[in-house]
Amino acid sequence: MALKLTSTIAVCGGKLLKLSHPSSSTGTNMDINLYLPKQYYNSAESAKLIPSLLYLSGLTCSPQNASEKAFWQIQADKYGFAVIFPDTSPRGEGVATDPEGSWDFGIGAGFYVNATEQPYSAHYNMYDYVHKELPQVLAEEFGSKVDFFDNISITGHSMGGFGALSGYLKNINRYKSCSAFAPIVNPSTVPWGQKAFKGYLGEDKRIWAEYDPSDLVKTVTNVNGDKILIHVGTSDPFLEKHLKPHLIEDAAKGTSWEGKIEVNIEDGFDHSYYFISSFVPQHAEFHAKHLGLI
Ligand SMILES: N[C@@H](CCC(=O)N[C@@H](CS)C(=O)NCC(=O)O)C(=O)O
Repeated sequence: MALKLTSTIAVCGGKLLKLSHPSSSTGTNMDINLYLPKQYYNSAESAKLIPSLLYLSGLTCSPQNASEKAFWQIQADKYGFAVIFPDTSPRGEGVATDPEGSWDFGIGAGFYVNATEQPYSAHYNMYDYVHKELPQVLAEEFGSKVDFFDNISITGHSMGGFGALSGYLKNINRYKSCSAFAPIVNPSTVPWGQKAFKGYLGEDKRIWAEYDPSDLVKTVTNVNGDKILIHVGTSDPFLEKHLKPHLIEDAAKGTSWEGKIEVNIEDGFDHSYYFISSFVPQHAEFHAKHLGLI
């Protein structure tokens, strides 16, 4: 198999698998954590496929951060979905990173786009990786029991919240639901996003708009009346400069997304996994409904 299993860890009623594989999208080895809930181990081969949730992490993260600190596993067992935790960028020898060594660009900060600019275009194809290659690679090994294509939802944090919103809107018939924790909702207008988009995509703002959720809500139609669920904390140090969640609500005005983007501003919460783990149960319930589990 393309996937190498490096460890299996018992968590709650299921198992967290640490996997690695050579990626054709990034040209590097990519690590993945996959949580298989208790239903995976109890269900027969012929039973209904277990749905999945794709969790995209934020700046500086590897697959470990959310696996260890978001407490998705409890919710995954409660409802019966698998959780996929991919890496946030390519890594390893020959992978270019931020020229100034900053943590908001380059390694650990791939922004889930396909880079067009040198030297990043050689490896930074995280859009193709998470939305195309990853489900295929996982399905080759686990597809007889887990659904990675048709009954899948998407969520993420910060840069990964942007990745979730962008990936959902760009593939509007693909994901059953989308939510985000402290997302960068309008990367084209804030420093983290502008740095990443300029570095990975160049100066052409039309290409930026193809990834920017606050542009996509204007061009992608919400046919089913689906909602997007967002939580952000008032004590998030990145709220005013990089996240600005009202921008996507403003952008949605007069579109099919107006009133469909639920932004919950939570008093006192910060940007950390203390915040994320506090709202994971609400997001899990939201996705479980859309995945047909409740
Ligand atoms: N000081 C933070 C700044 C970056 C940051 O807050 N990253 C968020 C995502 S934007 C994160 O999830 N960090 C890892 C963690 O909290 O485990 C760090 O280096 O981790």
